[in-house]
Amino acid sequence: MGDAILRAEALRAFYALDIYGKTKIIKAVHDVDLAIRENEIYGIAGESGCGKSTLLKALAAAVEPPLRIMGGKVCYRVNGAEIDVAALSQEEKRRLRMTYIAYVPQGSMSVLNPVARIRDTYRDFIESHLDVHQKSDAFILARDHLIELGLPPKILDAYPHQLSGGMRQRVTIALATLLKPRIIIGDEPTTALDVVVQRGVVQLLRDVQSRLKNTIVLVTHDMGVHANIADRIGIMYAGRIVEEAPTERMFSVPTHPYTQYLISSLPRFGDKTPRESVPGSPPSLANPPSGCPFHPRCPHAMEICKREMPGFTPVAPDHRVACWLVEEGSYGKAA
Ligand SMILES: Nc1ncnc2c1ncn2[C@@H]1O[C@H](COP(=O)(O)OP(=O)(O)OP(=O)(O)O)[C@@H](O)[C@H]1O
Repeated sequence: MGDAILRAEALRAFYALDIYGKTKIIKAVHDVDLAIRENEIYGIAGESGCGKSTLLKALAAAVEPPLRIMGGKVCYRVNGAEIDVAALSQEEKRRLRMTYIAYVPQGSMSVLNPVARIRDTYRDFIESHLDVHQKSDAFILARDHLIELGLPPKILDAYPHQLSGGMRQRVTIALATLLKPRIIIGDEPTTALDVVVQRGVVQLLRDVQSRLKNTIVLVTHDMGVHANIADRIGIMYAGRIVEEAPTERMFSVPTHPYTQYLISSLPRFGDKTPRESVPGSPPSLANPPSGCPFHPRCPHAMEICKREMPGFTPVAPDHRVACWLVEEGSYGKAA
């Protein structure tokens, strides 16, 4: 594990919507501090609508209206120097995309043109990013990359509809990693795939990471996928990271009451007792609760939780939690 290659500092990314002349602000990412390291797989987890995809867009410098960066910054470490993404021109961002940072958004399988063979999609991609205009050169590059990732090169001759959902997703990941980016940002790459197929996609991501020795930031609401792949996990609630820890520790000592619900709601082999899910419903990010946004659903909420957002408290090496129970020394009593 090395230095931070991707950093967010007090990052705020809000949607500004114009509804009948009135501006509605959705606080999708709120005061997020992250330091993602070289050569790690960092998982971001949390329930639907908590801001995971928005955080990825901000980290990938793929912010478009109505989304706006309202505060803080995102920095990349490129060739040993840290650069502030906000200082980059559109052209500089375009150049970094795919060669330095690859963003695989949700539903990215749709990048595969349904009426073109996979080889043509690969060729278009290669031609628009590299100085390779010989059809055969592009083909060799694509074929070698697929072989390197253990995928059958004959899929280059297929149309997307001839491939299974899992293979389409793998082809998409292979395409995004063709130029060997230092950072891959993936949004729910295993969602909508059945469990067996998911395993293949997770394995491919692992292989990519160990071959390229790069960094993967992965969003999925599936804690099982995080358990299988992530080195560290950040738990997101209502636009904020509320807990961060190495994966094993997150599963063995979940400390934020929200994380405890997330972990205890997972099925356990041989245990048929009903699993406890998070009570209540997620807050509206247009009008988030005061103080700690989890307080209305938290069985341990205290007065201070309603008034003030807690800062992060380190509870072990690499493990930090934003919860008043921990801050006030009641750590462990929430379990
Ligand atoms: N283009 C958009 N315009 C307006 N609001 C949006 C837009 N995209 C997302 N939002 C809102 O921002 C908040 C965070 O959404 P986001 O998609 O980042 O969450 P998520 O955790 O990725 O959810 P999911 O797992 O369902 O994809 C939600 O309240 C959502 O309704």
